[in-house]
Amino acid sequence: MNAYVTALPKAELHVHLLGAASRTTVAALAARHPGRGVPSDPAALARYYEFAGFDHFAEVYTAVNRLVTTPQDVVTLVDGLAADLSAGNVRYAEVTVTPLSHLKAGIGERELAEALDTGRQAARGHGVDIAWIFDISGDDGPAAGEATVRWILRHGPPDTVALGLGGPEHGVPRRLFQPHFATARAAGLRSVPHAGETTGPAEVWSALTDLRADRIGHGIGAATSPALLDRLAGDGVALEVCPTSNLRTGVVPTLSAHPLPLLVAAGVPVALGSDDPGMFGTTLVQEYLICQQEFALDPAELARAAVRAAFCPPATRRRLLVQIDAVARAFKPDAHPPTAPR
Ligand SMILES: O=c1[nH]cnc2c1ncn2[C@@H]1O[C@H](CO)[C@@H](O)[C@H]1O
Repeated sequence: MNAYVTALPKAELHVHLLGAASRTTVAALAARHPGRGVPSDPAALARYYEFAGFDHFAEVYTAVNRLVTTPQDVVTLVDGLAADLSAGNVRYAEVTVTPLSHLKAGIGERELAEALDTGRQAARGHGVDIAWIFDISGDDGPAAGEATVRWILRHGPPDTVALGLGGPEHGVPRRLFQPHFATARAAGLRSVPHAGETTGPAEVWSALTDLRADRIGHGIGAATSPALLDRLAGDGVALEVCPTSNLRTGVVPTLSAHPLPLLVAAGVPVALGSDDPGMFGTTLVQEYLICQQEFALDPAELARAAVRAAFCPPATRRRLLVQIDAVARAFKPDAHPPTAPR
């Protein structure tokens, strides 16, 4: 099954550039900035990445972000992510970057855009097409929304596809960012806020109605509302679901309690994502394997669903779907023995 899942050409639609940094990369950055609280030893880093909950995760994320201080660091992150994606045969990725966090850490506005574009070209060398989602860190408030959109409009590299909204949801209602998403949409960008990761249906509704979401980051809080599930399924709004992330930040108690099978059964389009693979110790391949083992979800169907939800050019979508079909046929998964009952 591992060989089959790896061989499937995949689209990754929910991955944060910083959270994807490998432990080796983060350990090297930490060694360059001693005294910032991030361990420079990979084993200690693994312990540092044990999260007590979402807020603790956000604190660690911010501390690691402060280590990224030069344009070259940004290029290193993109190149490293592309190498990791390529190893799992991810051929198209929409990568989330939080521009204001990098500007705060001392990188210039134009330098950031140039570094991302340099990294994107290096990714082509790994056979990975990257598109960008720039997100607002919600806890920085509406001023951050305005500054993020301003940076995108002035400096956003080509292949910017969407505006995102990340960070904590409690105390940060999605509707606060209505004007910023409206401006981004008017400029031709899609809307992909996080909502319903740590909260329930209300924020997912708000993402749909106030922010006109085209897809939703996580969105698992929708699972308790049949009316909302109907709406998502009816309008074809995909949820970017990241099971290991949800487990590691404690928003689900166990994988078997994850609402993913319920979402799929309700007809909601789902794109599997790895979220912060370096921090959560996962990969997109691993997420596919978990879904196959825990929920008996067909890997080829999952791969197709992510490609359908991607903001890629139609030719890329067609090519990936044809390649997925070819791999699914070659591996004849039906010939595999059925998964043992648990
Ligand atoms: O799973 C996640 N949920 C919400 N935010 C996240 C996640 N992973 C990374 N970030 C990042 O955390 C930053 C500050 O809190 C945000 O900018 C967001 O990009």
